Amino acid sequence: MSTAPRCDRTEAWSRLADHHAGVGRALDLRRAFAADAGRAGAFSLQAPEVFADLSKNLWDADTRALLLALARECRIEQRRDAMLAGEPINHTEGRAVLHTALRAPRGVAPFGDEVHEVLDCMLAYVEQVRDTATSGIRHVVNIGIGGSDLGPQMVVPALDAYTSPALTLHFVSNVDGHDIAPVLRRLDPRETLVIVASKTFTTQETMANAAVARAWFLAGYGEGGEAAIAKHFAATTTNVAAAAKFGITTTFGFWDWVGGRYSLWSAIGLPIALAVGAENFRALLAGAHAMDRHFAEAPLEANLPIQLGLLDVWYRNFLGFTSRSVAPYHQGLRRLPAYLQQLEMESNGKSVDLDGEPLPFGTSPVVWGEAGTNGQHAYFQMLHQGTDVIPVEFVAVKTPCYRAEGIADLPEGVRAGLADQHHKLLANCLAQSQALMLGKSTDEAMGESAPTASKALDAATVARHRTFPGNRPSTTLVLDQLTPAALGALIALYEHRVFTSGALWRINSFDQWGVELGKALCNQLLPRFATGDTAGLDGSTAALLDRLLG
Ligand SMILES: O=P(O)(O)OC[C@H]1O[C@H](O)[C@H](O)[C@@H](O)[C@@H]1O
Repeated sequence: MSTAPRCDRTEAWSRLADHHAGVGRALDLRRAFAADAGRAGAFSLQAPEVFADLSKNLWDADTRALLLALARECRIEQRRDAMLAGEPINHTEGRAVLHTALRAPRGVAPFGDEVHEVLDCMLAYVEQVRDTATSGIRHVVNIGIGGSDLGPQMVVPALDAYTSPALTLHFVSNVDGHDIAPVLRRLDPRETLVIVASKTFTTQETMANAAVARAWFLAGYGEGGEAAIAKHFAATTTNVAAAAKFGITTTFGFWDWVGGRYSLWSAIGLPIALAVGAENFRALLAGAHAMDRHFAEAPLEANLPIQLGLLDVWYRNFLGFTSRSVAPYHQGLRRLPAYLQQLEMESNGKSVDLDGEPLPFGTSPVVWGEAGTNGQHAYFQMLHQGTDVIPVEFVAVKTPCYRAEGIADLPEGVRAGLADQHHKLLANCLAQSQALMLGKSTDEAMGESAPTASKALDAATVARHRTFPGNRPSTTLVLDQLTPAALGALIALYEHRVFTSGALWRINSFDQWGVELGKALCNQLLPRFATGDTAGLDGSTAALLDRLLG
């Protein structure tokens, strides 16, 4: 276990506290930009595939220097290197954390051969299935939850431009039958491949859905159904024996050193590879690997994941911000916030350090969001005028990319309309970060006409309602195009950023004991749904059980 100090036990932490008490908490972005024409450049970083404008954040050169000193005192580089070398840094489960090995070129990473054997085998299978004229498969249903669902469910729509029109992907995760029933209802078992994705192959939701899918398949397929399971079901799991017991013979394995929320690069990525093909899946891995190299090799001053992680610590522990909103201005990234919720909140939602000592400071922020511009018409009101300051992370993509067969045939007028929409999208993205920062003073509001305001109110009152405090921080990440490589790099950037804040907090970012208690209590409650027995339950649970069964 690492002997690196916890962030709050360092000299840099005390210096950051002093800095915060002085200029650090009083930084005004409008004045900072006015005073320094080079601020945008000085606080921008280029990492592989991802450019980051960090200049609209509430920090200055001193803040950044102190945060870098904090990272060094917490031995961030040694801790990163320990992870990359395969040391068992997930000490509560005695496991290495090696998702980076899944995207390293052959021969480079620990376990490289084994990884590439499975990858080659999986991608050969992918190409067979994608030859739909021969395979007869038109639909793929991925059954999985958490890390066995969120990655593929986020990546497949993001890479829509690269997907095959011949295969339609469906995702089923919830134990609620309202998830799987509407999916299966529309499908023909003879044209369907069901993937049962589960690291453990014991997860209640996934096993229940897999059983329903199997029953649906056998009922719909008719004669020869049992034998056809070999062709129409595949499993992705570390528990190959359990998959075999379920009756699945086509299995792609992975290893206990791949955390569920870090697993889309492993066999769990099978639905992604089926959607976009082997070459694009390899490009996704290569993009992530390029970000891994950046994380491993760039000096801290130029290291984007490390700087984002440091900003997260600054915001959470010094400025007291409890949440961060993610606004991807690309509809294909609409599931990114949900994906990041598991990545960050399951990793860093911890309240004891590596030694099991309670932490005296906050850890994971709430991560939430929605694709722009949709979020603007819902919760952005609160971001602009609410009482809490919530840093926003914008993701913008310079060049749009639509699935070729749909767009090339469209009339010129429609294509021109789409190009115009893209500028509108990007203008909205920039305008929101401007508005958060610039705000609008009451005097400015007084000077403007407000034709829709009630005539019953005096001008000063109306102006106070139309005042924006401004000085609200944001980061803007820019990709040139949402290619498989760019998306791989973006996801890896987030993984390493979460590692960085977790390492400074000296927590184990790679276990998730917090999900266990609810699972255990569910298993205790389940039999009571058959018997109606409420004996020994707390009053609320007993009354609710009665109501649900009555
Ligand atoms: O892949 P599985 O073993 O089915 O696990 C699915 C998910 O369930 C668990 O409860 C964990 O909280 C997640 O980290 C995991 O991704």
